[in-house]
Amino acid sequence: MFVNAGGEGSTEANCTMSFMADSFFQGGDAFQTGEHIVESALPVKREHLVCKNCAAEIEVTSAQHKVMQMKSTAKYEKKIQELSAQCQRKSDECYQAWMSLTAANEQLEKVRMELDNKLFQTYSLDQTVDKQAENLRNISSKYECDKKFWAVAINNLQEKIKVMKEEHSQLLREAHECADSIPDLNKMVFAVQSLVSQCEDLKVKYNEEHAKRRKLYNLVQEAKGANYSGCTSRNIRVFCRCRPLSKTEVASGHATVVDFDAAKDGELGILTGGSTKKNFKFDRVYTPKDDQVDVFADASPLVISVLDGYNVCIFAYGQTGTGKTFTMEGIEQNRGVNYRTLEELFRVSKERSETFSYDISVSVLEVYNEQIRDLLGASPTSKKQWRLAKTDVQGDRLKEAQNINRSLSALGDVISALATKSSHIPYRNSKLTHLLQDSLGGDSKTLMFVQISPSEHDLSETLSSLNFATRARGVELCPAKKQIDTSELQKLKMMVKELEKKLKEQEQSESTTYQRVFVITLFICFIKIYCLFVPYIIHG
Ligand SMILES: Nc1ncnc2c1ncn2[C@@H]1O[C@H](COP(=O)(O)OP(=O)(O)OP(=O)(O)O)[C@@H](O)[C@H]1O
Repeated sequence: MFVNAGGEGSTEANCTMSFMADSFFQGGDAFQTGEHIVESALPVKREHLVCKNCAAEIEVTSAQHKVMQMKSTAKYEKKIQELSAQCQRKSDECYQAWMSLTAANEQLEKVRMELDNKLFQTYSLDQTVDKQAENLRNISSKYECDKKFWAVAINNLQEKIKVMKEEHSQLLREAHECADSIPDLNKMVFAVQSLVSQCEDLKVKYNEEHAKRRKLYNLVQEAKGANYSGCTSRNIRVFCRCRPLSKTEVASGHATVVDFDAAKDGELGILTGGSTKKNFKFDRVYTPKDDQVDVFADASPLVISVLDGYNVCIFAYGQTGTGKTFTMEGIEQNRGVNYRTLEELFRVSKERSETFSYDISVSVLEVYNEQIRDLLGASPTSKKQWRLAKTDVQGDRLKEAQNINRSLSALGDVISALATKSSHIPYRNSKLTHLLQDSLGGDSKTLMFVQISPSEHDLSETLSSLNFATRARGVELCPAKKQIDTSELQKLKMMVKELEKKLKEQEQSESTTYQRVFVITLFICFIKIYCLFVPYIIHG
């Protein structure tokens, strides 16, 4: 259906056309005119518009159409401008809102941080408050305790004051009574004075008696030492000590060849095969059950001899592994002769300190490869060098063995010469015998420990050691002599003279004490001799 837009004589009353520019659109767009909604029928060549409601075709002129288009364009441009302005405003508002939001956020963050700080402070304060509350509780409980304690103390003091007051009044009463009995008191004073003088007399007598006893005791001790070896014609004492079978030897089933039946009498039997037994006699024979205390009990009189001024030498001799070190040094829990000797020396010298003054010095020497080494005097560096030197020669065992043999051979020669009372004793043939000259020679006391193994596997070495020891035991020397320092003796004589002079000068003096000073320089030398059996020592 065609409608003449805006024209007269429209065919449909309800599709009246009025040109309302607002309602028209160019090609393709829908627009409304009165009751008609028209669509352009583009491509429109004949300028027709279509109503959308009734689909009526409305014909417009191109001028009208242009005007309509321009109006429409202007209207939309205006609207676009308005919308753009509106959009700009909204953007500005948005920006403003965003800015204030950011500021608000910053503010919020600050507030949060402050809040955190406050919370932390509150927490710290809570803790401090808790601690202080705890302290306060402690203080108050301590205070309560103290309060109770002091209350009790005050009560006690009050009780004491009460008792003391009673005692005071009692004493006052007694004082009055005493004042009444002064004559009796005087008598008592005289009696007491006479008792005191009696007591003084007794004290003097007691001191004299005590001094006598001490002197006698010293004489007994001295006699003990002298009996031990000094007054006999034989100076080398020999103690034989046998070690126990080691665990390895027991495990390997080694039999023991030593018979200790007569050990108490100083006798020892060695089973040399079958029923044959060779007997040896020594000054002491120790079984493997005898301990360090037993051994030292027998050796200790020698220590007293040292303090009495004798030269003394104790040495251990035996096959390797037979207990020389064990006897002389011992182990930490069970000390040997060396340590016990020093202990005894200091004990006895302390015991005699009122009578004698001793000056004790100790030397420990080692003889190795014909060189003498002072083990106490050596500096750590030189000790180290010495050890290194010893390990250096480890490859040269032959030299070591030769030197040991030389020492033993020389010792054997010296003992032989002493035994045959030869006019020349070859002490200077080795460092060992040279060193022991004073100890083996004439006026000294010598103790030799011969150490043996009980094992059948060591039989030949055991026999060699025992033969050597028997030979040493047979050596006769002249009686031991005291070594008194003559310069000290002179000093003592001078002191006695001076004292005598003073005594004469002080005629009224009733008693004088003087101290005897007896200085002995003690030389102890413990030497360990390794036994590398040299036939001509034993049999030569
Ligand atoms: N009487 C004893 N009782 C218990 N154990 C002993 C006894 N004698 C020696 N022994 C033990 O036998 C081992 C060897 O002893 P020791 O080292 O004293 O021998 P040694 O003769 O000094 O040896 P070496 O000549 O090789 O130095 C050690 O383990 C020691 O503890």
